[in-house]
Amino acid sequence: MAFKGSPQFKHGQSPKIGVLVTNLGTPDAPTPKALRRYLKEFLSDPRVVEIPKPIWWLILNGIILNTRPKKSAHAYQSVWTERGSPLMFHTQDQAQALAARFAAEHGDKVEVAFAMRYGNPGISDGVQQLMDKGVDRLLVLPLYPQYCASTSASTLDKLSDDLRQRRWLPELRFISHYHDFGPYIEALAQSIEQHWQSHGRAEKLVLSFHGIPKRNLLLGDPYFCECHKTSRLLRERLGLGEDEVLTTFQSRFGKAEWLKPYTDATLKQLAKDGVKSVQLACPGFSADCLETIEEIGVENRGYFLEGGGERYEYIAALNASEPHIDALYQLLCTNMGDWLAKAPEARSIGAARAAALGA
Ligand SMILES: C=CC1=C(C)c2cc3[nH]c(cc4nc(cc5[nH]c(cc1n2)c(C)c5CCC(=O)O)C(CCC(=O)O)=C4C)c(C)c3C=C
Ligand SMILES: [Fe+2]
Ligand SMILES: [Fe+2]
Repeated sequence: MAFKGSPQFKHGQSPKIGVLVTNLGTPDAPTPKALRRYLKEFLSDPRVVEIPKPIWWLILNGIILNTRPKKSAHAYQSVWTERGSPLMFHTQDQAQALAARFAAEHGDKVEVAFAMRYGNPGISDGVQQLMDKGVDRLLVLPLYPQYCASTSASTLDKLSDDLRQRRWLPELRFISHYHDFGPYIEALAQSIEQHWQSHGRAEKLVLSFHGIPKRNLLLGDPYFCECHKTSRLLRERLGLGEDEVLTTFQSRFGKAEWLKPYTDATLKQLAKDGVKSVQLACPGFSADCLETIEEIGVENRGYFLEGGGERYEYIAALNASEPHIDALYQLLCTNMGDWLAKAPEARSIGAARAAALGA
């Protein structure tokens, strides 16, 4: 097999750091055809659906890919914008803002690119873009604050698929999670406080995270615990009592039991219990997307208001807000560590020898 080379490499070039910011990915268009392609890639990933391959192949190709693309296309149409899918343009904006921050503080030492685990631009496109700019140190930041095998590990799988085809590998660092990183908690807290300043408080703050099958937790995935730690740190920072904050799980897929309590069932129950006002935030989503805008912003609002609730507010994801970019910048710098430090001055052998001889 022929490995991909780095023909643009020039001897003597100074070390360059590449930052690859990634997210899940989104369909190219809100159409059944584009959804079919996207869902096929996404749901064929063994990190996402852990059912024996032949059985899952039959269910996926026989049922899901014949029904879900049409239904999901309809949902995506309701959130699609002039700039395309929200997940895409928020990720673009985040990468652009980070690039501007690194350029301002470190000149041309750091290059930033973004990529998606599924769909376009793919992880390989992002890596290639950085390698073409002479990057020899690569720091990968999947924008999932809480580690989960089906998201974080899957990103590393895809990155490895690319790297195993290359001749000259960059030095590599990978940020597996940042669920308890101070500046991230601070950015979340500030976005909630900002919301309170203009809308006042509600009886309950519901922190809704994307769910995963309960079986994954029992098999040792730390995701559930990391979601709860984020919630606790955020609640403490906001000075709220345990009874004022609920941690729930949304976006159930399939028939198996997922992490509980479910967001939709919780909101129905709160309304039934006479709670009149709730505020929702989704700390596990670094960018607004179908799952926040439609599922939390529209679908769950309906459950709460139809059940007798009166005030329902969704607090937007951190997206490319200044505190979020600052948090991500600090996270990246912390993980670059010695890469960012100034390398010792290179001296010619002659000068070094003269110095050693005391000349
Ligand atoms: C934030 C972390 C996420 C985890 C954990 C996660 C697990 C997970 N997801 C599915 C199935 C689907 N997820 C879908 C959309 C979607 N999921 C995440 C994030 C996580 N998923 C995001 C950001 C999005 C939105 C993407 C966008 O384009 O806006 C979808 C597609 C939409 C639909 O058809 O409903 C599916 C399917 C599983 C099975 C899973 C864990 C095992
Ligand atoms: Fe998902
Ligand atoms: Fe959903």
